[in-house]
This record gives sequence, structure tokens and C-alpha cells, in this order.
Amino acid sequence: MELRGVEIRKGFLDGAAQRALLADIREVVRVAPLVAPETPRGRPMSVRMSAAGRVGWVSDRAGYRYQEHHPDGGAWPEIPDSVRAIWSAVTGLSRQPDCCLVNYYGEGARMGLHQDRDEGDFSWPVVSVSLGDDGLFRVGNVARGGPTESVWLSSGDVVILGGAARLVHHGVDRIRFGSSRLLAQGGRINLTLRVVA
Ligand SMILES: O=C(O)CCC(=O)C(=O)O
Ligand SMILES: [Fe+2]
Repeated sequence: MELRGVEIRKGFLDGAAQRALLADIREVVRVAPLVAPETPRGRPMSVRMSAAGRVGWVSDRAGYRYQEHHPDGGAWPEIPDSVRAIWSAVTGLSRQPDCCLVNYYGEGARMGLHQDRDEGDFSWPVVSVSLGDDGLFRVGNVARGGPTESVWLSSGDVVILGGAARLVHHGVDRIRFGSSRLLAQGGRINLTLRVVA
């Protein structure tokens, strides 16, 4: 389906593929633990984050940026092959992403409307993969304000922000905690794959 120019592939990953991907992400967060970032204004984010790849996206009092090491100082783990395969399948690109951001939404977590604009070249798409609990994904416009529409994303769904929709505002209003049994402890994982520069 399509929502305001954003391509949404419902059910892209079957249960077995979701479990295999989850196992790979567990390994990523074992090496690079989830952290609760602060916004540049010092407000705590409700989503916890980690990353894999050449660079990871971080936020703290110094601002939003991509950096080559975890806030603890270590290198980010490599992007798992299972993740790279999803990127290749949905984009058809031979260029691989530089960053796989890992977002974990526990009970009550959300992400406000924003644009993904910390990358150097907006001609590359952003691919997002949902695992675990359902999340209410809101899509607006490239410009601030105006109408928005929402869709529930479920485990295994893949979203592509590309072309004219690469810079649309988007966010996650809430999750349905406990709606999926993929994660024993509940919650939602979202992976976002990006070419950074
Ligand atoms: O969790 C989602 O579905 C979206 C995540 C997102 O927009 C981001 O990480 O920039
Ligand atoms: Fe985003």
C-alpha cells in the first residue's frame, strides 16, 4: 500500500524471517547496548537506541549527528546480512546502507513528527523495518504542518521513504504494548537503514 507517497509493504517478512532478524539484532545490541538518548535540549527520548554499520546516529546535548563510535566509545557492529538483504530486496540498489539504526519502543514510548535529514544526499531512500508490537505510524508532508494520515505498522512490515516522499514528516504516536509475541518482554523494534554520505 501507499500512504502520502510512502510505500508500505505489509507482511514483507514472514514469522521465520522475523525471528532470524531478531536474533541478529539481539547480537547487535549485545555488542552495542541500547541507550536512552537526550535531545539537544536535554529532554530524555522515550525510545532507546543503538546502531550497526560504519556510523550510528546519536543525540545528546551536543546535538544530533552520525558518529563512528557508540556513546560508550566502542565501534558499531557490522550491519547483519539479514538486514542488508532486506535493503537490497526492497531498493534494488547495489550501494549498501551506512547505518542501521535500532530503535526500541518500550511501553509508552513514542517518536514525535520529524524529518530524516541528517544524511548528506536525500536521493537515497530510507528503509524501515518493524518487529514486535504494533506501532501507529503517522505521515505528514515535506513542509511543516498540514494534514497527516496514520497506519498501524505490524511486525514484518517494511516502509520506504523515497523519491518525493524522502523528506516527509513522520513519527510514531504510540505502540500497542503486548500486541505481538515476537519479543518475550514486549515492545517494538524498528530498524532504519540509511546511506549517510
Ligand atoms: O519507528 C519507526 O517506525 C520510525 C523511526 C524513525 O522515524 C526514525 O528512526 O527516524
Ligand atoms: Fe524518521
